[in-house]
Amino acid sequence: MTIIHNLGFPRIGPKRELKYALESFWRGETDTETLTQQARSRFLQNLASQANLDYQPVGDFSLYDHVLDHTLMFNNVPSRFKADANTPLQSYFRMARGRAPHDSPEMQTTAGEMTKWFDTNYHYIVPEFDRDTTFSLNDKPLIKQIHQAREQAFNAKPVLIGPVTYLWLGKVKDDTDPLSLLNALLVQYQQLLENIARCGVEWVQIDEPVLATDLPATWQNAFNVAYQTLSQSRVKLLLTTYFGKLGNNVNLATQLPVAGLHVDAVRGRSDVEAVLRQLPATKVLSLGVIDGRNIWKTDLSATLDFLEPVAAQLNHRLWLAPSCSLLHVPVDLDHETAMDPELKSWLAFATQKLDELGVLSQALKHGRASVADALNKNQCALESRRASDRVHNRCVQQREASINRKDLQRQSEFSQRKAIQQAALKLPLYPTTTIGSFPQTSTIRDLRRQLRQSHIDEHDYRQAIKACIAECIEQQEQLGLDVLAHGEAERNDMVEYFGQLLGGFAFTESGWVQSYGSRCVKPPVIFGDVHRPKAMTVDWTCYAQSLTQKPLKGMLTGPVTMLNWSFVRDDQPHSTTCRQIALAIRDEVLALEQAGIKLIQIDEAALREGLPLRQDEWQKYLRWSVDAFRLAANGVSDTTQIHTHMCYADFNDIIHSIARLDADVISIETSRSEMALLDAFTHFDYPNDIGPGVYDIHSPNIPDTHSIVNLLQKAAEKLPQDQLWVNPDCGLKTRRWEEVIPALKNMVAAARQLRHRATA
Ligand SMILES: Nc1nc2c(c(=O)[nH]1)N[C@@H](CNc1ccc(C(=O)N[C@@H](CCC(=O)N[C@@H](CCC(=O)N[C@@H](CCC(=O)O)C(=O)O)C(=O)O)C(=O)O)cc1)CN2
Ligand code: MET
Ligand SMILES: [Zn+2]
Repeated sequence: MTIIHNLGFPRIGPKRELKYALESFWRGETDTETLTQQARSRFLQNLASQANLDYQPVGDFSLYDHVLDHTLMFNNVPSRFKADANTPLQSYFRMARGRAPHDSPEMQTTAGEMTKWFDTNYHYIVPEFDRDTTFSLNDKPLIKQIHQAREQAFNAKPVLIGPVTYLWLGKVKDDTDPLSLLNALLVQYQQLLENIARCGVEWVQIDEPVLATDLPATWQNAFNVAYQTLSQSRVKLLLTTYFGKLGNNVNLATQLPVAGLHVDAVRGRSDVEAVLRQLPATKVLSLGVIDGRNIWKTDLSATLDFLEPVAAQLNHRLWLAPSCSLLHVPVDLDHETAMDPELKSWLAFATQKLDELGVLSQALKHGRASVADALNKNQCALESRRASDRVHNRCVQQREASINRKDLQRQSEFSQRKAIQQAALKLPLYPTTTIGSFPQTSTIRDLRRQLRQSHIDEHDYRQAIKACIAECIEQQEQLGLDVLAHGEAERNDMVEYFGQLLGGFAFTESGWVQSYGSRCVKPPVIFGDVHRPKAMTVDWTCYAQSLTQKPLKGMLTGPVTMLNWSFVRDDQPHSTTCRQIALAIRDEVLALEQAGIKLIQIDEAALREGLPLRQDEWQKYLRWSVDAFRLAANGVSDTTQIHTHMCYADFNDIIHSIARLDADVISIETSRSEMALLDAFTHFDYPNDIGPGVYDIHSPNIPDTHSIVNLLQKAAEKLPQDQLWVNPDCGLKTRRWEEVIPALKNMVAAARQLRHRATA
């Protein structure tokens, strides 16, 4: 008997129900009661979608972020959030977003830092530790969910982030060693497990994805300490790892005193043999054989070829699951009514992946013949994908094969380019600019909805968007920004927009995946060789430039980001796909230059997060990804200024590669971390220009001039001022104009103060 289970389900809902519930609450339109009720209903429906499993995960659902939930569960609330009389929900949203509904404008707090969850496009709120950190237990919300699930006859398997991973993910605010907090934290986990046991629960999934990373010896040892302690608990622990192979942690992971181990058998397939060899005969092994990070159908027959001998060896000790939480894929393919049926037949979203698990377990229990139909259909779909001529494009393949080193090289080195560009652009010291997008107003989204529903035609749509662009230019002129952007009004998303215009990409109608909080993206699907049938941004950009004397940046998404934020084909190396995208972007860059655009920004927001979790794979990745950027960017002449932008990146590890991008200007996120991220650039003597973000755009708070001046002064202590640009952390699309105008006003005023001081 093979148990099937799931590690986590997309929480936002197939129609983003949770998003709408949250945003109404934040706007003050609904009360706590309503939000709580809406959340419960979503939670129970998510469980119902997993009814075919032997165990359903509980604790993966969250109003904002499951890491933040743990921070509250252990009462690890930073002191700046403790000042006011709070309801729990108010502190929760203050920690997440810097403010809660009905907070007065003076009640601004710096939200918790947000960063990427391993190598995914999901963001978590970073736990904070310092020498005053203490923990206590506040597990009522989780216990309540367990009861709710069990009352509805679900077989609840609570999901916890393990203590070692929780400490690893946090940020220490002073010189405290996070591992010095382990014992105190373990006391709370012990009590938590006891409280869970009292609910009648048998298994607890305890996630320790850091086991898929390079762990220093002290942290490996922390695992021994932690699980010796937790093994005294009455519940069975399923130690769960994902996002990669265990590698040198196989021994550690198999020997810890727990009842079961889950491994990622997609990315970590090569480990499974060693795991099988080393796993004590008492333990359950859960194999994550369905890819939780991509949307292709599983090859069920090949998976059974792999599983049948394992099942013979392990019998009832074999469990099956997706490789990781399904948080990272859309909910249900059945909502795709407009998608080409052939392409659709190749795909599986969360719901379909759980069905695949059902087929596998059935085949292991009762033989392949018992699911012959399903296996047959699966083989036909895979065969149609392999043979499809929409996947392969000879021209693209030939062009990709003939790329040479010179294509990656700018004409002159940076110092020469800088002089040439400065002579042409005549920008002041501390030039001000933005990262590109301006508020995506309901007017803009309404226009796209009307176009989609054929209430307006393409021509009317374009006219209306042009009016938005004109307004955006007018605003920037009034604010006195030095380098303008067209504002990206015509884009639903920086990746999806290009995905819709490029060949080899498909897009979905409702394939939403949570990015952070209530914000979602619809990652496009790269299924075939990538090409660019026609110019994608030239008309919009030239129109915007025609409205102003100020220089305007063309705005493109880079090849690595297009790749990392899409669902990618698994039938050729990522590097090949990335080069194909780079060639398409290169053509767009050259078309913009040809059309007279003097500055072109190529965003590579996802370059850092795509870094493999294992250091021995970094160099290879960095080589092809940086080369792809260079291929996209470096066909231009010296006079064209190439900008790039990255958010949430720790640059220390990869500063050499950032330099190798050789972008004339890079803008980065730094405001929540108080410019600490600049240290990498200082230590390395990074030569090119840098715009450290001075306005945290993920918070509705408006930074005042004084605080921006402070940040800029800090930056100027770390870097020569003639290298510095002044800009927000990231694009402004999620903000409202009422927030953006005063914030940018303050930003421009701050830049002017520094300029004034520099010349005084
Ligand atoms: N792909 C990607 N990854 C990224 C980022 C990014 O920008 N893109 N940025 C970082 C994360 N930041 C993010 C910031 C904002 C949003 C965001 O605003 N998402 C929007 C959706 C954007 C979108 O597709 N908008 C559509 C509208 C989709 C929509 O809501 N349609 C409604 C109707 C329109 C309406 O009235 O709102 C519907 O279909 O029901 C459009 O503009 O056309 C949202 O959650 O609401 C997402 C991620 C890192 N990862
Ligand atoms: N140009 C993009 C914007 O301003 C870059 C965003 S990076 C997530 O929205
Ligand atoms: Zn950004």
